[in-house]
Amino acid sequence: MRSAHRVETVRTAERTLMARLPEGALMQRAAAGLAAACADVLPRRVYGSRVVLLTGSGDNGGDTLYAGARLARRGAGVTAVLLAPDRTHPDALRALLRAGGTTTTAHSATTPTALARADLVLDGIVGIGGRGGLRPDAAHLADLLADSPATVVAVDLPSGVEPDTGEVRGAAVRADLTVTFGTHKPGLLVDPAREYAGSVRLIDIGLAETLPPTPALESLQHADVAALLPRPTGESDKYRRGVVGVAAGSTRYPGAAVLAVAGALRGGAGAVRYVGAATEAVLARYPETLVSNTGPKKAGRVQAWVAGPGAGDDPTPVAEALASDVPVLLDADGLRLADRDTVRTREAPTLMTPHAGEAAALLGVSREEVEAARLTAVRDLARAYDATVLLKGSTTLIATPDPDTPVRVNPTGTPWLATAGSGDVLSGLAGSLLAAGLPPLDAASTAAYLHGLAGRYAADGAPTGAHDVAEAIPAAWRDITRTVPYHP
Ligand SMILES: NC(=O)C1=CN([C@@H]2O[C@H](COP(=O)(O)OP(=O)(O)OC[C@H]3O[C@@H](n4cnc5c(N)ncnc54)[C@H](OP(=O)(O)O)[C@@H]3O)[C@@H](O)[C@H]2O)[C@@H](O)CC1
Ligand SMILES: Nc1ncnc2c1ncn2[C@@H]1O[C@H](COP(=O)(O)OP(=O)(O)O)[C@@H](O)[C@H]1O
Ligand SMILES: [K+]
Repeated sequence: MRSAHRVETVRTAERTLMARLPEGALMQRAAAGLAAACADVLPRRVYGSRVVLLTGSGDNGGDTLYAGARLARRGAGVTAVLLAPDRTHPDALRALLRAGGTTTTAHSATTPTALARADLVLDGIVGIGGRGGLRPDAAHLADLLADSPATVVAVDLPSGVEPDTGEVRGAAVRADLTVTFGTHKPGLLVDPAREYAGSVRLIDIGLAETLPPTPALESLQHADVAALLPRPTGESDKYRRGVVGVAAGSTRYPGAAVLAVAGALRGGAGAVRYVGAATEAVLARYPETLVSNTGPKKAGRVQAWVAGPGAGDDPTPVAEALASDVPVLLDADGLRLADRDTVRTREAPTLMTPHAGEAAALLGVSREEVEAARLTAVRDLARAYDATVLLKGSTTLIATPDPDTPVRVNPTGTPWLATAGSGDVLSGLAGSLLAAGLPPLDAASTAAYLHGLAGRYAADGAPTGAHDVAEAIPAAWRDITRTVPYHP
């Protein structure tokens, strides 16, 4: 499990840890890890390389200067561009100068050339102390840096991104690598900031000792998903494995039903029951589907419903699914047609899977607002509907209405998934995992993980269709569970 903590939490943990350590020890740990990461990404050896340090007046600048001093001692030519020369971390600056480094300022005539000729630039303008968009001097440096061919390493965070939310409100540094200390910050995992961070390396500075066990965000890894995926035992039969009902598709959109069933068949439920207007299309492709001409109410027992993909304007099937006492996944038209109070007052759980446009419509804001502040949007929606919400898109997030439960971030997504119908596959898959007995948060996050991996396998660097994604789910599943012993 990868986890991220908010700034306030990091500050508290940092204070407690600092009190146990000699002065300056934490910064030295951070700087040592940072310098080692820089040596790794330098295109050639450290000796003789040209390194520029963008240095703000806080401790983020301090880390950067100490790391620069370490690189200078190994023979790099190091220049620090000081944003506030009279307020720069004094000890760290002395260390750099003693190691042979030099300094200049943001508006010096030599700064653009230094950036253009650098092999490596460290962004130490601001870290977790940054608030709001970058100020003009700092934004000027970020602009100059955008034109430099140098490898850019962001220190703790790319300067200009909001650490706690992943919002980017103006100029920000775009890094190839972010070296972060102690724990991930939410912004490093959530778009749009995640895009600015490049790859992320976590340096252990001992902070785990004093951080609280529950993070703000968590990201499942292979082993976590493997432990959650349902697997049949000797006692299993098709009913015990769970039956998932799919109320989807219409005469206009029969394909949505086929794709939702395609996902559902590969999600661990023992049977898929389909109700809707696309019976023929579903049976033609998947003869194993149980079909019924009635609505969800009379369709027979299921352990979870998926309602809405391509379903059209008839509110009845959605209302009937919501009236049941089993978990319901609402997607696409189902999100639009569901009555909010009904969702809020249901006894059984509801899982909603909107993309940014659908989330915006439900929240009464613009799509751009949702995309700029995905974390806020997913939390707001979960609270408003008292439901678990999976917000799809460039970073897929899953939130429950409980503010103390970490929001899950899916790490496997790929933009190749942005293809018509792939959301239908996801809703079938997640519904199937609900029917197999996973709680909504786990069903949603394991489904997103499998779906992202399947998207990667299906695309493999070339465009792919949603049905290919569905067909790649078993390979993704096998890859995840391969390392976990299993003898059915
Ligand atoms: N936590 C840990 O365990 C450890 C933390 N460590 C390190 O400490 C860092 C935090 O240091 P920090 O608290 O000094 O804040 P920091 O990020 O340098 O920012 C403050 C500076 O930014 C400026 N500034 C603010 N907003 C701005 C803007 N929009 N645009 C431009 N400037 C802006 C602000 O200016 P001022 O308001 O003072 O004029 C001030 O100069 C952390 O990220 C990590 O690197 C490690 O050493 C070891 C362990
Ligand atoms: N830029 C992106 N990066 C990663 N995944 C994406 C991106 N854009 C879309 N996706 C994923 O593709 C799927 C599209 O679902 P959706 O928007 O419901 O499409 P449809 O309604 O056509 O099925 C979702 O799983 C979403 O997370
Ligand atoms: K930084």
